[in-house]
Amino acid sequence: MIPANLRTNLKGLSGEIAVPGDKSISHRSVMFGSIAKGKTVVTNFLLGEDCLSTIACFRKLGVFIEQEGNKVTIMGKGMDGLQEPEAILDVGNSGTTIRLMMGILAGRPFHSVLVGDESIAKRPMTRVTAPLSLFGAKIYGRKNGEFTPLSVIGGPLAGAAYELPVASAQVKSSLLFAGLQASGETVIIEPMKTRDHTERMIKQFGGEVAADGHTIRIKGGQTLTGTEIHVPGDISSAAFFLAAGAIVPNSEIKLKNVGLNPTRTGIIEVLQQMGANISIEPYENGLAEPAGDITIRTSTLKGTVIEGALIPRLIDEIPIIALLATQAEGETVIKDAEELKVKETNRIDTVVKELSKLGADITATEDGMVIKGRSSLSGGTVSSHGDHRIGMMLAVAAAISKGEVQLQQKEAISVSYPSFFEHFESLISET
Ligand SMILES: O=C(O)C1=C[C@@H](OP(=O)(O)O)[C@@H](O)[C@H](O)C1
Ligand SMILES: C=C(OP(=O)(O)O)C(=O)O
Repeated sequence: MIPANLRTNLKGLSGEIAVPGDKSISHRSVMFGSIAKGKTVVTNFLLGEDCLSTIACFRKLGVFIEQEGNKVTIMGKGMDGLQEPEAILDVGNSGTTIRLMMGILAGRPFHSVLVGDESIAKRPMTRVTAPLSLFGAKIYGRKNGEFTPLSVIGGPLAGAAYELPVASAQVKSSLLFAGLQASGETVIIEPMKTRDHTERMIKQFGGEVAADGHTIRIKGGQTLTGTEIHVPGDISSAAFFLAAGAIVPNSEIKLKNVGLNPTRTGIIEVLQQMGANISIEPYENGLAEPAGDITIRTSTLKGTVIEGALIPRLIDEIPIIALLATQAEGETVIKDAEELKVKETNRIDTVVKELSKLGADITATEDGMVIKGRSSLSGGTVSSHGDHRIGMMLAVAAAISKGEVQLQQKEAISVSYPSFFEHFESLISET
């Protein structure tokens, strides 16, 4: 269900939601299930368009994948079981799919071609193609390998040591997939700790990987074995309702089964720093990925500074943090976030442009933004620019706006959260 107009000027949000499965973990479950030997069963898989693109790509590589609702069963035949695709691999809007898949395809003895949508065509790929070339891969693309369409001619790889110039879990993960098939050892050094779902999943599939601070080591020639994966709820999706609960008056929202991997919980720390009324009940289920319930209530917020090592731990939450900052007393400064410029859109520009239309006091900087609060938001016509996270942030902004808000390109939201509007409606108390 996609509403014609967004809900505005809400008087309260209350209730419980189980946000859908984590996007990063869902992608990886299909990838590891496809290169492992035997059956993998994934539950609470995210049926967002990005993860469905990953399933479609691995089916084209000859992997049998059955999907029944949120349950996905993958019949892996090992890395050698992947077959040369007869058609182009289309990753849609998904940067994670294309970058991680390149690490797998780089070591396979066949040719594959990768394309995506208009947004993917603008996103940088040299960050992955350059280190993979050091391992011996042959990858060709537009503008010297920087952009899609990309053509991968896989073959034997040799492990190498590589220091990542940017903090990127996608680049790290791509190199881990290459390292699994390379001869010898691969050593990856990251400038800052990024999400570690790939490392955790290698272990779940019976493989070995060692992390020491910012250095990750993996040996080639490992055989992985199919397993069962239960995907926790996506904290990046929960973030929109955490913000809504904090800024809509008279609200109390409980978010159930949210992933609490410490490499992803920057948003919780920022809410705490801003003075939000938030409580967390972690589960003690011993699963590879920690999870728990989070309750948020309407809060009086104050401005803060977000920078440095915190940035990779909340990179996808910055659009919604910018909205939170418009409702906080004083100034919020977001720095060291240049990476936002190469997401689905340039998220510094799109956040500043769209929130300004609603009356926010927000200015772009070279590496982030400065927001002055509190602003009373008004109505207007805004656009997601085809970026799911911008679309959801604007739907939450509308909830506290006084006038009517029209959102263009709302359909982008189904990239990561197809049931977003249903969940939103279920929280609205009409009194
Ligand atoms: O590895 C992943 O699953 C992701 C890593 C991040 O990208 P970068 O690695 O480009 O920072 C993040 O923005 C993206 O939504 C998902
Ligand atoms: C940046 C994102 O995803 P991807 O890089 O996979 O397109 C995101 O989901 O915010």
